[in-house]
Amino acid sequence: MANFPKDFLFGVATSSYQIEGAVNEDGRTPSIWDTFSKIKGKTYNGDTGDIACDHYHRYKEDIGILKEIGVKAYRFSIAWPRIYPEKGKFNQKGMDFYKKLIDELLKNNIKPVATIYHWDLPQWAGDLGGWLNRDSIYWYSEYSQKLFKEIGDVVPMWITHNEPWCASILSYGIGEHAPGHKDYREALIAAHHILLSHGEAVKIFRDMNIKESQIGITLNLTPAYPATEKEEDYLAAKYADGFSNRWFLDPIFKGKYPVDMIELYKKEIGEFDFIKNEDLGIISQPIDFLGINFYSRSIVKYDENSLIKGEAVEGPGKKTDMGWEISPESLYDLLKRIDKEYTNMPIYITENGAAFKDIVNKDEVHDQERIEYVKEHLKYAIKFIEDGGNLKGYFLWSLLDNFEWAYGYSKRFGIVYVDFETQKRILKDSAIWYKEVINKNLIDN
Ligand SMILES: N#[N+]C[C@@H]1[C@@H](O)[C@H](O)[C@@H](O)[C@@H]2O[C@H]12
Repeated sequence: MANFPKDFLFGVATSSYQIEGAVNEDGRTPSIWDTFSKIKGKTYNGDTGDIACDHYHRYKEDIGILKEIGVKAYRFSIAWPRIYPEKGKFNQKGMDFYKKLIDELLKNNIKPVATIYHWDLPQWAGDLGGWLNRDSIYWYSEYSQKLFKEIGDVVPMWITHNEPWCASILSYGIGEHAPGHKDYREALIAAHHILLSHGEAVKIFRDMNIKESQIGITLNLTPAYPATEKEEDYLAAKYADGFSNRWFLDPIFKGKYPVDMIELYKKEIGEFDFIKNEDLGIISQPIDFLGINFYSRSIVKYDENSLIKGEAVEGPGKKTDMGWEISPESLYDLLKRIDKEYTNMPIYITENGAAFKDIVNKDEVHDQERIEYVKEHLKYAIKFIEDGGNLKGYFLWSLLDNFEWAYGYSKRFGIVYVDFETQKRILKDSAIWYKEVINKNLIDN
C-alpha cells in the first residue's frame, strides 16, 4: 500500500478539438486541425473532430461524471477559434461556453485547469504562416490576455502551451500533425515562436497581478536510453534527449538553447537568424509549475544518416495499443532528472495514460491493462514524492475516449468509454478503480 500526500491533486485531462465537436457553432471558425483532418490520408479513416464526444453540448453530463469519479481537478483546453474566430475579433459566445463550463466545475467543487493552446490554431492564423510568422506571438498575446481578463479570477491554474514539441517538431518537421509540413528549419522556427509566446503570456499574466492563480507550461518529455553500452549509442541517446527534451527545457529553465543541438541542427537548417537577443530572456520568465506529459521512453542506437544521429529501437517491455513501451520506472528517472538538473518547483503530471483495446460487455467495459498501467506509474510517482520530490498532482489522460489526432477514433485512451454512434458514456473499470484511489488517497498493491 502506498499513500499520497493529503493535498495531492488528482485529475483527468482532455483537449478542445479532441472532445468538443460543434465546430461551426456560436461563431467558431475552422482551426488548422479542421482543415488538416479533411485532407485525404491525414487521419485514420478520414476521422475529424466535427462531432468528437459532442462535449460542447454534453459538458454538464461529463462534469457529472467527473463528480462521480471524484476528481479534484479537470484539465481542459480552450479553443482559440471560438475566442478569436477572426484576427482581432473577439467572440463573446465562444467565451461564454467556457464561462459556463468553469461555473459548472466550480459548482461541483472541481478545480479548473485551463490549457490556453492545445494545437487548434485558428485557420486565419494558419493562413498567415501560423507559428512560422513571428506575429503569432502578438496574436497569442492578445488571445491569452483576453482569457486572463475574462476568466483569470476563476481559473487557478493556467497552462500556456500543451507539448510545444508536438506543436512544432511533429507538425512542421515530421509532418504527422497539422499543418503537416516536413521542414526542420520551419519546425525550429515554430518551436521558438511558441516558446516566445509562452514567455510573453507569462509576462502579461504577471503584469495583471491575478490573485490565487498560477501559470506554467506542459512539456511532453521522453527519457532516452542507449540501446547498448557502445559509446556511439550513448551519443545517440544524448542527441535524442536534446531533440525531445532539452530543446524545450533549457530555454525555459536555463535561458539558452543546448549548444550541442545548435551545432547538430546548424548543418541542416543553417543560421539561427530567427532568434533575437531579447528572446531567451522572455522565454525563461519564471513560472509557477511545470506540467509533464509522460507516456513512455525511447531506446536509441547510433545512426550516422539521421538528423539526430540515432534511430529508435523497440524496447523489451509490454506495449500499449499505440505500440509504446510500458516503462513506469522511466517516469521516476525523468522526475529525478528534472529535479536534479532543472527545477524543484511544483511539478504536475499533466498527462499520463494509455490506449488499449477495451472489452465491452453491454454496460461494462473491462480495461485491466489500463488499470495496471496507471497503477504502476502512480507507484513510481509516490516513490519520487517519498524521495522528497515536489510532485503535486496527476492528471490521467483521458476522461473520455476521444479524437486521437492522426489516429482518429481508432485509439481509445479514456477511462470513460464513448459509443460514438450514440454518444453514450460508460465508466470503464479503470474509472471505478481511479475513483477508489482518489477516495482512499492510496494505491493498493
Ligand atoms: N498520443 N496520445 C495521447 C495524448 C494526446 O491525445 C494528447 O492530445 C497530447 O497532449 C499527448 O499526446 C498525448
